Amino acid sequence: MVDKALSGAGLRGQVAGETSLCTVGKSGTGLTYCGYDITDLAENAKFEEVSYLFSRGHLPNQSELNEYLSKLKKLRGLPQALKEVLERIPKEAHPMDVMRTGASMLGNLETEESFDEANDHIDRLVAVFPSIICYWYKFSHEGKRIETETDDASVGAHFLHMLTDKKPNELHEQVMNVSLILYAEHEFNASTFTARVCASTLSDIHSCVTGAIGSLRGPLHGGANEAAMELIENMKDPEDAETTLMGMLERKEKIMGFGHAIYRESDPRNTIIKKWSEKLAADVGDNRLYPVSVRCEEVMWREKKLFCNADFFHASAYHFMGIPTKLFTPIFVMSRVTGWTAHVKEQRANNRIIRPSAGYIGPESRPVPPISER
Ligand SMILES: CC(=O)SCCNC(=O)CCNC(=O)[C@H](O)C(C)(C)COP(=O)(O)OP(=O)(O)OC[C@H]1O[C@@H](n2cnc3c(N)ncnc32)[C@H](O)[C@@H]1OP(=O)(O)O
Ligand SMILES: O=C([O-])CC(=O)C(=O)O
Repeated sequence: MVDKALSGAGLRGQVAGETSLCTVGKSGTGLTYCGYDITDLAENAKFEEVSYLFSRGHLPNQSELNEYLSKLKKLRGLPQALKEVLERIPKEAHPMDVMRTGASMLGNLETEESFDEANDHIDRLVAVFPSIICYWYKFSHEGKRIETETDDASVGAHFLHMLTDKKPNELHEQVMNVSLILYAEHEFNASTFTARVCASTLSDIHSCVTGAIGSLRGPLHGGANEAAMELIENMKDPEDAETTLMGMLERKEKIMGFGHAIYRESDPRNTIIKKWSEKLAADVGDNRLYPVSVRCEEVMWREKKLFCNADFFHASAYHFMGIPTKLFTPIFVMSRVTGWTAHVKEQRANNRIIRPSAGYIGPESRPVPPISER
């Protein structure tokens, strides 16, 4: 029998390395990036400033930011070979698979030859992910080959512009900015840990990001925002939400968008995105999804002391902006690529290959029986 305290299901509570990028659930400050509180950043920064912080190690001054923004703008174009690959991916494909293939194909076309080039590849990935998903989406769903080299000022506006064929309004651009900041980094979560394990073999940055996308795709991690949308969209009103959730809890089903591996009482990102979801609800005149979501939050706390994580109110917020549900998790990638790649660099800077041990629970040693006797 393996010692439970040592093996720790899901490695919960075990320190698996060090980071100077982020604290999660530290008392007093729910979530910080390089010492800056998430609430402060969401109110006072642009996503690109956060992205710069993670790649360069400090918040940019105005001229550094201007230079960075114009660099990102120039990196939005897709190589012809990548467009051809994206055009061959069917409409029915999972958009996270499109992101994974996009990152991997880019690794073939623009390979990281030396770790000194890391920041150039990181900037490219930050700039190009919205182009990858929108190019595929518009081609596969509407038969259009879109221009991805827009002159929008931000990553969020670039994405919404390509998706909706028009420049986003100020509210939508603001919500995208906040959302991208909230999702940017979260310490040793599953996808980031995947990226770090890959980085620890001294692999290239596209492999680290491609692996991380695969880990983020699952419904227990990034995929929860889509699952939350699928849940609330079928709820007619708050009473229906109450009945549905009570039934699900009775049947011991998981409610996506609730609970967390580290936070115990609340996820600081929820308060922020919930406020924006409320604003968007007022903006579109919604009187169903937002009240339904609020009732879900009340029921889960009352019944199980489970709280909304970052994903739950993101579902209604994205929906109110007209974003198709299947594109929710790819937005997470557009943001989290900044955290993943910062961790890759941090791992490389002080590396030892990540290789834990397993407690063996299989059969005792035994001879291989002849095939005729099996
Ligand atoms: C941005 C993000 O990635 S945030 C996470 C997004 N994922 C989700 O929203 C998926 C739904 N939530 C979950 O599956 C879990 O809460 C996780 C994966 C986030 C964390 O998992 P764990 O650390 O194992 O959860 P934890 O140890 O706190 O679970 C305690 C108990 O609450 C239950 N529980 C936890 N979350 C939920 C939920 N969303 N719905 C119902 N029950 C839940 C667990 O089944 C467990 O019950 P048990 O002791 O009877 O087995
Ligand atoms: O930290 C985690 O386990 C999951 C999470 O909230 C994130 O990655 O944003």
